[in-house]
Amino acid sequence: MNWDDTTETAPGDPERLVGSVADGEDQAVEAALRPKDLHEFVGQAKVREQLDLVLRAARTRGAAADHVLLSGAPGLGKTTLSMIIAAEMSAPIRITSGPAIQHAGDLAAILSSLQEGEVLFLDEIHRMSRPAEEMLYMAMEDFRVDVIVGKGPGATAIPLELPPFTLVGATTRAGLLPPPLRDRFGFTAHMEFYEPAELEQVIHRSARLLDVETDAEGATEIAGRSRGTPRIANRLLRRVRDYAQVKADGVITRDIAARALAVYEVDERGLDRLDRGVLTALLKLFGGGPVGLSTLAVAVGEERETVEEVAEPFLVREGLLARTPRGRVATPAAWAHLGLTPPQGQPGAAGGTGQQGLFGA
Ligand SMILES: Nc1ncnc2c1ncn2[C@@H]1O[C@H](COP(=O)(O)OP(=O)(O)OP(=O)(O)O)[C@@H](O)[C@H]1O
Repeated sequence: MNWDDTTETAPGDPERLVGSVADGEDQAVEAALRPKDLHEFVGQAKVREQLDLVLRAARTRGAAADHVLLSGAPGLGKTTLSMIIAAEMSAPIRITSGPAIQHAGDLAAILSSLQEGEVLFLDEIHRMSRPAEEMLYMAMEDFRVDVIVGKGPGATAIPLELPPFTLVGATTRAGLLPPPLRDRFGFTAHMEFYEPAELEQVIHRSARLLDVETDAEGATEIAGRSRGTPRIANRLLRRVRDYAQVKADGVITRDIAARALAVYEVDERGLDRLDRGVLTALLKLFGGGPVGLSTLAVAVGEERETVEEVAEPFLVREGLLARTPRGRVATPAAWAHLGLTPPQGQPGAAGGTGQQGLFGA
């Protein structure tokens, strides 16, 4: 299976400290760290402004808010935002996910038990089954579903009226949604990766809630290694807190954060052991490439899929590695990041232009 460069995670990701999918520990603590309203929600200024308007207008009309589609990588706050939508509308929320709805009947059961104005959060909406998806079209547009009773020629459709509700769909891959489904959302928001300054705010807020003292530089250090993702920022904060409590006086400073994350092999740019292994092999064994994915994977001692799906998306996003028709190629930034000198003829080498054309230099 192919994974999009920036918006999907792969199997194995949750086991990494810098993986963006929630692990068991995340799930246990995330509830306590979730912002409860739009003011507390850090960053995503445009999304917040637009959503604020959508919700205020709905409140003024005394109606359920329009259906909302949230797209973006895991850990950027889609679930959090859906809970905020429900809170701002003073409505209950029901949470489910595309893979949990395999049959149209599963969806009918959920829809028919919704209360008026309730928010239905459907995570991974792109993974819903086809029949359920088709049932959802009518439910979203007309607040009605046809429940099919019986089989074959004797089957009959019984129309079922639904109370007005707000569907909040979340997807890491908006491009995979069929247009008829996409078009039924009144408001679509794309969640971007967070700027380091925004992640610092997330870290300060979480540190307050976890009752751990963090100075400004300590938060900056953690933010820079968090790969633009609040979930990772919160996870790194917890590991740094452990270190600060065991090895120091409990206060998180720049030095403590750097030492703690060195223990966990997360470098100053957020690369972990796997990412650095791939880059190191590419630079040291293959002179920066181009090299085929399979060869690179064998050199690193990992499965091809692990390199392609787990390590490469972030390296590409960071501008450290390029996927070209001739194979994987390191960028000048990769040489600089690992403190290595590119051989003559490589991009970034002193005096040589080499393959700079690959990077549009
Ligand atoms: N803008 C934000 N401000 C503060 N904290 C945030 C923000 N966005 C996310 N978080 C925190 O990051 C964690 C992960 O957020 P959330 O579960 O909402 O992500 P998600 O996009 O739904 O991930 P997934 O796609 O894996 O379900 C939560 O603990 C939440 O508190």
